[in-house]
Amino acid sequence: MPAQPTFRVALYGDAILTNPKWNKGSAFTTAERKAFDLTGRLPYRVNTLDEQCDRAYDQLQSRESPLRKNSFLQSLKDQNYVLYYALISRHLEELIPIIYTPTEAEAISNYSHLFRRSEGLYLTFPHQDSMEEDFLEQIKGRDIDLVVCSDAEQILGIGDQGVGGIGIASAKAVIYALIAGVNPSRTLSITLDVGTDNEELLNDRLFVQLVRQYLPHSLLHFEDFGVNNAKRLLDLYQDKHAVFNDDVQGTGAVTLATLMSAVGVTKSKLSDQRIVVFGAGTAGLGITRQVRDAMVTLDGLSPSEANKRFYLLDRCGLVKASLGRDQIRAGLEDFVRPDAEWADAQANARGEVGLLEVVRRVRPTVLVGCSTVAGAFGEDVVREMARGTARPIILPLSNPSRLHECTPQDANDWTDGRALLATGSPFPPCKMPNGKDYIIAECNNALIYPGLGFGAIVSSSRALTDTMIIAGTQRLASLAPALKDPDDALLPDFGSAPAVNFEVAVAVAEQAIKEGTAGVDWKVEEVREKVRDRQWRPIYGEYVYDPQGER
Ligand SMILES: NC(=O)C1=CN([C@@H]2O[C@H](COP(=O)(O)OP(=O)(O)OC[C@H]3O[C@@H](n4cnc5c(N)ncnc54)[C@H](O)[C@@H]3O)[C@@H](O)[C@H]2O)C=CC1
Ligand SMILES: CC(=O)C(=O)O
Ligand SMILES: [Mg+2]
Repeated sequence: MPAQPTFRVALYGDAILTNPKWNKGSAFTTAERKAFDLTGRLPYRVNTLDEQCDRAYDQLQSRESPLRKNSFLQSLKDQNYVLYYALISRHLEELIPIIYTPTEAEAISNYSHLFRRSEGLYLTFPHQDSMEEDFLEQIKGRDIDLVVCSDAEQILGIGDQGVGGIGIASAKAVIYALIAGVNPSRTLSITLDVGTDNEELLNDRLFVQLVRQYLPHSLLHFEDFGVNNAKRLLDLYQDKHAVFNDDVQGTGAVTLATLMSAVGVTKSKLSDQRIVVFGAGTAGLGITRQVRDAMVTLDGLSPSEANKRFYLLDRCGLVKASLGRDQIRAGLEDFVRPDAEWADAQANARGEVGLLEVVRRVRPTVLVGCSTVAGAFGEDVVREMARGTARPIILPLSNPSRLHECTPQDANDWTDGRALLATGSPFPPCKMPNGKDYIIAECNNALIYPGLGFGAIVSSSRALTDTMIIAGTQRLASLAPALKDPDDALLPDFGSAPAVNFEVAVAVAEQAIKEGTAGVDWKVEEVREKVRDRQWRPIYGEYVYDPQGER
């Protein structure tokens, strides 16, 4: 049982009851009620946090649709942080799909209808002159460890959602607190709506300068930026600040861990795989590069040999040399297939080499979907793949659930139960031909980014390097249930995400210390305890009234 912290708090009366960071509702103790002018403002009986969680859970269950549950939880967050996080922590597997994918996508698309109360920081183009002032106002008097920022250009698979982008920044921040123990009051969520083209470039840079100047030790997490901005910002700042692009690096890491687990089951090597990636955008490129780099660093392939293991498809079909320059976006160059290889390929009606033809000729062992094209892995594609390999590894990763390239049950049926599967959003287990259940791993970056980020934060690392990410990824892969039982899931479930991400954070911090990016001088054997000590937990502290205290 972690010790109860003591806080000196300057707010009292309605001001403390309406402040979600400090409010305890009916759990204020009798002594606190006297000290904070609350005796007449609350029902007499003092509740424990457990009692409050039980009551809130009952109230939640009376909301039938996932979206209504999402709204209820959002209101709870607006009222009482500790209760909100404590409740979700007690029902992680059930409630993560409510506050994150798939339900959060629906909440974001309905942002203006559901809007009740603002949260985080809105940096908007019409107010670009006051950007610095608005930023400083939000961080005044606060220690910030983590900035989660979205420009909302490509939210999950649902496209540009404008101001609703605050929803994904906040949801990602919540997951950091729930799964890794990042203190939510030391986190800032931002939505950037900064105009178009050149203005966008200029304002993005201005924004990053503000973070670097005023929060030099924070981790800056980019979420759901469009493909060009995602890469540009990462390339620009990777050596200058601890920046992290979740869709590129987080997705790359969790997919690499999934593949490490899957090749453990098939008793092959990563570098033996032929990998088809359908949807060569932010996530597709992030995955491809991460897995390619692992083939080089872990399996000893040369980079050019490793590049040849990949076949990328986008809107224009297979990415091959004869496509126009405008169709081969920056970053794909390493993976362009030579035309000669496809000279006698069957083009589809649009004159492109399509997925079925690629699968027929390449006989891939791995098929990854990050295209947002629901149903793109049809029966013909999956059966064709299953003809060419004994254990097809199929990862339909597009979110939310309705955009998946195929359902796990279909993939399972069409491969007679031979497929190794993981999906981007949660899915129920498949029924195998032998009647047993096959648990579908959720290959979502939320299974790893909290630990990666927290590892960088606790070690005060000035960067989140590729080697730190690899260390975290290997730790996650080592915890895969399929390593013990090949019929089990390829990744741990979200119920064990906090324990898993603790391990990831430890691995990342250890690596930061080893490679000299850390700002702490801990011995390696101290890291676990230090990480544990820094974890925030949703428990009530004891409050002492102090007019000079915190607000
Ligand atoms: N499971 C996970 O952890 C993650 C899943 N995703 C999901 O992956 C999907 C893509 O996300 P991003 O990469 O951020 O978006 P993006 O827009 O950068 O990439 C999507 C790509 O798919 C391509 N595409 C669209 N229609 C296509 C078609 N008919 N055939 C082939 N390619 C086509 C687009 O041209 C684009 O390059 C989303 O649904 C997102 O939710 C993204 C990040 C993490
Ligand atoms: C999971 C995630 O980051 C996405 O779907 O964009
Ligand atoms: Mg994302």
